[in-house]
Amino acid sequence: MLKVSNLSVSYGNTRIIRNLNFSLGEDEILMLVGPTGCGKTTILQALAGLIPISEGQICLDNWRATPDRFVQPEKRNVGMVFQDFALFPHLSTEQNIYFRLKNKELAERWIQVLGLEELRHARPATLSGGQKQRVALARTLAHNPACVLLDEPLSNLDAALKDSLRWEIRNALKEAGVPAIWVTHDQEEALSVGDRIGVLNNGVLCQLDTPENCFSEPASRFVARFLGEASFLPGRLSDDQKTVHTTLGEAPAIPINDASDQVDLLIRPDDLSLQQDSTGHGHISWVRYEGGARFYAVQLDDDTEVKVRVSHEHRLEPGERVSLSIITTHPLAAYAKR
Ligand SMILES: Nc1ncnc2c1ncn2[C@@H]1O[C@H](COP(=O)(O)OP(=O)(O)OP(=O)(O)O)[C@@H](O)[C@H]1O
Repeated sequence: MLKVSNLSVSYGNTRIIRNLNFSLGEDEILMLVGPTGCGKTTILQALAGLIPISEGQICLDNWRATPDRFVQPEKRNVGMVFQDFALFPHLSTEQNIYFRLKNKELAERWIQVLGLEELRHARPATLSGGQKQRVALARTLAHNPACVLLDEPLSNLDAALKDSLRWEIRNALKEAGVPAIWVTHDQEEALSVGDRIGVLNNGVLCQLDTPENCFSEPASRFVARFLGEASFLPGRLSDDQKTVHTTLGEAPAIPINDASDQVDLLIRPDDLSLQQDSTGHGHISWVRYEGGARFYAVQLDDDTEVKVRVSHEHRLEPGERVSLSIITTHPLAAYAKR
């Protein structure tokens, strides 16, 4: 099991990671997300032993690293997968996977599982991006790592390939039965592939929870905005704290961090329905056509802006007046009004 306690990491006098705590189950996949520069790669590097830590400790199976007790990267049994694949260009698929490997049996298993048999003698230059990343993953897993760290493994691939490869990688990690930390900039990838999501901001873990909880009960407005489109609708929380009354109707609510009385309700674009209505709640500010859907920004008469996603068949123009209603039946997060 991987256990990180009170971990802090600094570059010179600048603290990059502050007081990080988490542990990962046997085959758990943690998706690490956060704005650029918030410290995601720094965490991976600290876990892999590529940079020293300034406080706290990291424990994995049979080693424990602290600021005073550095454990060399080669003693950690941590596998890394990078966005640029990091394959040796002069070696074939098989030679890349066999590199520095004592037991070739495990390599053969991953060559089969990841569908690399026919590419065994190909050089990286002749492989597609997706194939290269499968080779890199096979090479990592062939070493039987105790933990795998993936730093944006799909960011150099096109959208169609990303979608299938993310599932291949997830399945391979589950089959290997290792804990993994996967850094991504893709919200959809984080929500669909992870067992849990860690949302990092400025070196601090703001929320560590299941994808569902991070999305529907974000610990803060920052997390709400980071994991998808978020509008905040003013309302009043009932005395029993279970319902919020708004200009668009009432909705079941979950108060976040002791919110009470005057609140802002988190509205996702699919929580609302929209209809043309000359006496409605506001007007359309802009619209984006998305193929299967249309995405509208609606300016309410109290100046609040809410975003709504509806079927592409629902065609309205900027300036048209509309009414909105809350159609969700699940509770919506309510934050204390600022
Ligand atoms: N070797 C270094 N020396 C000094 N500062 C560094 C070094 N490497 C990274 N940093 C700083 O540490 C902070 C965190 O960087 P890091 O690469 O971990 O962020 P990240 O969340 O992975 O960003 P991105 O999403 O853009 O990849 C940044 O402010 C960066 O400038």
